[in-house]
Amino acid sequence: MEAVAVLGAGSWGTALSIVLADNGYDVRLWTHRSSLADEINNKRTNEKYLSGITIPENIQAETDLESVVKDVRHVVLVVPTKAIREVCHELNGVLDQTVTITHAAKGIEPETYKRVSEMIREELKAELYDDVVVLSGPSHAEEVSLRQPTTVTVSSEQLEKAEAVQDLFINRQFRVYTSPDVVGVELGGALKNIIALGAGISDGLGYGDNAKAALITRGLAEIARLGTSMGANPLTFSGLTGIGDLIVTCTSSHSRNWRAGYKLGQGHKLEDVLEQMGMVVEGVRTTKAAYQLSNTQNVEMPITKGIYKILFDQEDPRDVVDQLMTRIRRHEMEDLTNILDEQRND
Ligand SMILES: NC(=O)C1=CN([C@@H]2O[C@H](COP(=O)(O)OP(=O)(O)OC[C@H]3O[C@@H](n4cnc5c(N)ncnc54)[C@H](OP(=O)(O)O)[C@@H]3O)[C@@H](O)[C@H]2O)C=CC1
Ligand SMILES: O=C(CO)COP(=O)(O)O
Repeated sequence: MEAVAVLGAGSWGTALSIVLADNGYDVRLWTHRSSLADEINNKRTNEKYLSGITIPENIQAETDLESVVKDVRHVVLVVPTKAIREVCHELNGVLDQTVTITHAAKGIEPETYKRVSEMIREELKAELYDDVVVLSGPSHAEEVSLRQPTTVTVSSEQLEKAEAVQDLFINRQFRVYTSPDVVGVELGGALKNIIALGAGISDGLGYGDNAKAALITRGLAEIARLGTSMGANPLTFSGLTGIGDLIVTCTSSHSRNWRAGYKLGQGHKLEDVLEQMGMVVEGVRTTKAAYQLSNTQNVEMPITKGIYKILFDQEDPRDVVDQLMTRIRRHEMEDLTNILDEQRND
């Protein structure tokens, strides 16, 4: 059977490898840790990142990137956003054929404000890839690896490349849709992590379902405002990669972003929370990026600004909630309709 390379053996890389293995592919799962490769190959487990799951025999973990990507048509990149550029650099040195890159990371880079596909296109030599596809949607690794029903969306510039990746992953438990809106799909996936931190903080403070619903809905409003101002289709934010992912991340204790927020709401320090987590909490860096971006794009993002102040200015979460609740009175949809009107008039 065809080999597929999956780079990154954390929670999501391992879960996506299981989907591919279930679909009959020979999965070469790259990790930079030889101890983890040994555990996966010998014990068929990945206890740190996906506890309690048996890893199928047609997943082979390896530490040698060159042999992992040799002769494959598809490379699936599932390292955290922070590691994307570094892994692309390494790929430049070992790939010698053209591949389709699929990435499943959810973040925006602070300072450059780049989405993950933009970072990949900047770093990888142009002759080494024919397209960059993003895979995103409401999909906790813990549930995917138990083969529980899950839906995601893949998006790329060329529809046929998204469809090829749809073919690769789709099965009875893992339903894959396509979308042409790369910007909207990537921004929805990245920005929901900020709101998930907020939902966790709200729960940690002891607030209830009304506050959670408010965060999800007003969070979506500011995600849609920023996304639309950057060229996304506003309808994308009412799909799987927008509201879908926002719901799953804000309401599930599987979410590392929600869990980190919960601890912050209970009064723990950010550095302690991140150290204890031992897994990536993408929303922290993305909050910084989105806060900076909202200033340069001149888009109001009050919740993101509030989370930024809690994370980086040590502001008390209760004071931030108070500031949000006592902002100047607004019309619910005015900002988004203004952006759409401006775009129509351009
Ligand atoms: N977990 C989930 O349910 C989902 C996650 N995602 C997204 O997928 C991406 C990856 O997340 P996830 O798998 O959960 O993260 P984890 O924290 O579970 O795992 C990250 C993995 O990447 C490895 N890694 C980190 N830096 C490098 C590097 N420079 N070179 C090679 N390997 C590296 C880590 O290795 P080490 O052990 O050495 O740290 C670890 O194996 C994130 O952007 C996340 O938002 C998307 C959907 C669902
Ligand atoms: O993106 C996810 C689910 O769709 C996973 O979210 P966390 O990174 O918060 O665990």
